[in-house]
Amino acid sequence: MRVSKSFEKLFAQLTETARTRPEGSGTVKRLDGGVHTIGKKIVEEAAEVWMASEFQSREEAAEEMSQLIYHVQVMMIALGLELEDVYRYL
Ligand SMILES: N=c1c2ncn([C@@H]3O[C@H](COP(=O)(O)OP(=O)(O)OP(=O)(O)O)[C@@H](O)[C@H]3O)c2ncn1[C@@H]1O[C@H](COP(=O)(O)O)[C@@H](O)[C@H]1O
Repeated sequence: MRVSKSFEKLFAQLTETARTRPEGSGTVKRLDGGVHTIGKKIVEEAAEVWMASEFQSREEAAEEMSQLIYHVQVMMIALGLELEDVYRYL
């Protein structure tokens, strides 16, 4: 079971993963796929958030939202963005 984590903790973990490139990491694979591929995944997950929110359970919507957050963070790392670069617009 996954340990529960915050947006900041996940970002720190993914940043470290990108730096150390551990064997078998899905994140490393996604980063190597590049911005175009990561972008398509973001669009796919965003659609799944919409569908789950409108037609499925709140639980399933929450899970899709977590996946969208993950793929947005992968894109942030691919672009070299820090948390502050995004937070300044919130
Ligand atoms: N939070 C996530 C996370 N959310 C979503 N995903 C990925 O996004 C996929 C969900 O998308 P789909 O439902 O479309 O699944 P899929 O059809 O298998 O997707 P594709 O592989 O075909 O793109 C999952 O299978 C994961 O590959 C995540 N992958 C990793 N993490 C966390 O990121 C950290 C580092 O992970 P690794 O790089 O794999 O070690 C760990 O803490 C993980 O818990």
